[in-house]
Amino acid sequence: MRKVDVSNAIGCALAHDLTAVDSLTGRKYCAFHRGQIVKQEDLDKLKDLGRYQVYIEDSSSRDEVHEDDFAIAVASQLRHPSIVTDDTPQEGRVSIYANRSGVLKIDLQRLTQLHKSHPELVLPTLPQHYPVSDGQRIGAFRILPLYAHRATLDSCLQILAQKPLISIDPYTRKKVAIIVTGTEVYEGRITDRFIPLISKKIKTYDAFVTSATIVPDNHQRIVNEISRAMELADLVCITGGTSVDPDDITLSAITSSGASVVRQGVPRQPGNHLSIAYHPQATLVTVPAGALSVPCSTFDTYLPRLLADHRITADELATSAAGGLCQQCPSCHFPNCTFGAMR
Ligand SMILES: Nc1nc2c(c(=O)[nH]1)N[C@H]1C(S)=C(S)[C@@H](COP(=O)(O)OP(=O)(O)OC[C@H]3O[C@@H](n4cnc5c(N)ncnc54)[C@H](O)[C@@H]3O)O[C@H]1N2
Ligand code: MOO
Repeated sequence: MRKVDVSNAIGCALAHDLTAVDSLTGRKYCAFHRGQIVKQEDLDKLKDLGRYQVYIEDSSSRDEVHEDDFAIAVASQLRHPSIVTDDTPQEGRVSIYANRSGVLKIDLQRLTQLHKSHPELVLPTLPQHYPVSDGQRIGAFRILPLYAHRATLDSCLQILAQKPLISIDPYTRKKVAIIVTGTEVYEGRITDRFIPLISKKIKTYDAFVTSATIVPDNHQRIVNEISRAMELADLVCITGGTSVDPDDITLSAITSSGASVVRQGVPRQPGNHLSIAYHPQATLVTVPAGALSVPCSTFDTYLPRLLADHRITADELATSAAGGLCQQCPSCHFPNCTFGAMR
């Protein structure tokens, strides 16, 4: 690659795409393509774009890799059955798309390593554990300079080769049981609102309800119902009595059923009283009553991950407080918000 005055570029191949911005619409477009031979009549257009000098192709530097070739090499190394990438870069950038719906999984340590080792690389993605749909754009790759050293590409490919950097965990746990606890609901004093709410939320992730029952606040009845539900479902959602009132027995019933509670509650709001428990037969989650009065709560944060069979640990929950406060926007944008991004 060599820098020349535009007047000396006539008959030469441009070494890179030249981007222009339409002054009327503000839209970006590619005014000249890499490899395009510069003609006499292009000179004014190039100067209109503020290009008095351009890079032209030059075979002298064999240890340099063009941004397009770099991006193509990285895209092919990124490949995983759950993602697809652009075949052709646009201005040196390839986009990465989901090839299935599920939960985005990024090897954060290696993504950081990549950017620490090579500041000229740019690979932004959607947040870790974000629920994505088939075809959704989840990341993009480019290098900042027009050319990079071949050694940089080799090192980058080596980091990527170890194991998948970006993949999508599918929703494998599709059978959901709902247990509504509360004597006031069981006796019909109030109408249950949880079964329709949870049924609607799980549909988003192609899951379905295998059983939905209402039981009174009786420890043994709740334990029996949990045992029965675990035979029918992968995920058991339990509502009512999730808090700390004297008659809140849901968590002790979960423990009596043989499941291990990861942590009582989560340091996020709304939905502090969400607790996750694992049993060899099924995953259990309590859905606090606060979920009835807000569009989205901690239940919405963890639901996709539980359906994707993620093992959520106490350590992870303990570090989830920063970003865990919902801003209660007048119109809810979850998961496209600070509360939805931290999961
Ligand atoms: N001393 C404290 N009290 C409370 C705390 C706390 O930390 N300390 N946390 C509050 C928060 S936050 C929440 S959320 C609730 C948790 O409530 P529960 O999930 O235990 O729900 P209940 O106490 O059983 O019911 C509360 C309320 O919601 C109505 N409800 C319950 N289930 C249904 C249903 N299926 N359909 C319609 N309505 C339902 C119920 O009748 C009650 O009115 O605890 C706070 N308290
Ligand atoms: O657990 Mo409550 O749902 O924070 O609102």
